[in-house]
Amino acid sequence: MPTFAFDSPAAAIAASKAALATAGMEDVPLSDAVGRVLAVAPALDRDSPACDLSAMDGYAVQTAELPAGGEGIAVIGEAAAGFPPPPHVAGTAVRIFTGAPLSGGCDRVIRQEDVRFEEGPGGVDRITPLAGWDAAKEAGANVRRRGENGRADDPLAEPGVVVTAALVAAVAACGIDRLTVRRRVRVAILVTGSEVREPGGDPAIPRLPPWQIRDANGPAVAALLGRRPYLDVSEPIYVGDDPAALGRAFAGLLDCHDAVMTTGGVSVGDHDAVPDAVRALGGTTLFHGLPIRPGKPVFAAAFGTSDRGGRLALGLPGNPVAALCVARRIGVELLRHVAGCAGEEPTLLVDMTPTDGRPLPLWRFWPVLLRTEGGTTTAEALAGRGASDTVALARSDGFVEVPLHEPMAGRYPFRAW
Ligand SMILES: Nc1nc2c(c(=O)[nH]1)N[C@H]1C(S)=C(S)[C@@H](COP(=O)(O)OP(=O)(O)OC[C@H]3O[C@@H](n4cnc5c(N)ncnc54)[C@H](O)[C@@H]3O)O[C@H]1N2
Ligand code: MOO
Repeated sequence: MPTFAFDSPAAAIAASKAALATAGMEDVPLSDAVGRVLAVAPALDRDSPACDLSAMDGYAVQTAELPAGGEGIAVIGEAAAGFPPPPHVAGTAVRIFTGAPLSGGCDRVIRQEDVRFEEGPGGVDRITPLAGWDAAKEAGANVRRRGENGRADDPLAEPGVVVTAALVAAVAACGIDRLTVRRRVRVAILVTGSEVREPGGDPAIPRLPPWQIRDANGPAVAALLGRRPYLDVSEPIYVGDDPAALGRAFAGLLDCHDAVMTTGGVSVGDHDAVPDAVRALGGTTLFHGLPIRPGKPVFAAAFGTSDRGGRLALGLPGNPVAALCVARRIGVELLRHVAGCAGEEPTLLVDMTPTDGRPLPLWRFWPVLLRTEGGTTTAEALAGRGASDTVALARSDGFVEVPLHEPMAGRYPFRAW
């Protein structure tokens, strides 16, 4: 039974974060901010709303002045959205529209469908609340009170959140057109393996010999990371299995990236040169091997320290299912940390259908297909031939994480690709 430096993916992630530096800050226009990590909390520029506003089309009144016996109320003046309100005359109503400011002294709005309206004699219109209209309702009905959403200088979000369209709505409403976010984390992908051909193919090799394969990992990892706007992912680089070429390429990438992800070359074979190459360049091993399947040979190291530019080397295993699962489970979480994110990417708990897998002393990443029927979502466990089966992988939406020794069916966290 091999021993591992950490007994779970979560423990390995938590310990490794401490070695990594957080990206610096930059200001970006609001239009470029979605998906980036907030570095400085934007705040309300004034009370929200800035004055009492009507939430309905109707008539603004003062509760204490309402006639007791259901008599009519004279309508004096009109309040429209975007304009200052007319002065309130005691005992009368003001015609008002949704979003318009309440006249001083008015404290509630009667909806127009709750009154009978009469064009008044002498040009003064009157409204009479309809039977059933609840005159006893507390003051404030149908009014958005000044500051009820928040007060001037209240923060709108905490640093470390990923900017969403919802946050854009709130900051745009404050007249903010730029946000201070974390600089995008620069990630390089280095693909090893002399059997691996880069996409597009070499025109000098018209047909791929059967002992060579096309690269699945570089494009897959780039696609996985590339859809996260807080990351800036470079095109994969190919180095074969030559340790000297690997070392040179790695050193070049490390110079201009916050993280280098390699694929292949991390297990115990004679050509598995990644850990030695990384250590020779000064990387400090964080872990080599974790109790996970697929992905057991995963390797991680740090260059520098958290307060001195600590950069990440993550050696993903060569088998494509392993590479993608480890990139998602461990790579994304470590890169989120470098990007300044406050926590893990949210996961959902889903019910996974039974598999033919036995409980093992390993954490299992099991590719699944989500199905929603009758309002219930189930994760269908995909039967595959293991860590190299890209055909089964192709049908999956993501994977569930089954803790070690647990049965291979049940409710587990799901992570999308
Ligand atoms: N004696 C042992 N052998 C292996 C062990 C072990 O513990 N003892 N672990 C196995 C496990 S688990 C995995 S996963 C693999 C990982 O090994 P490497 O990271 O060193 O990967 P490679 O040997 O380079 O490749 C493994 C496999 O994946 C194919 N591959 C590699 N790169 C790509 C790519 N870019 N696109 C598509 N496929 C790729 C490669 O051809 C191999 O078939 O090691 C086991 N061995
Ligand atoms: O655990 Mo290795 O990751 O597939 O086959």
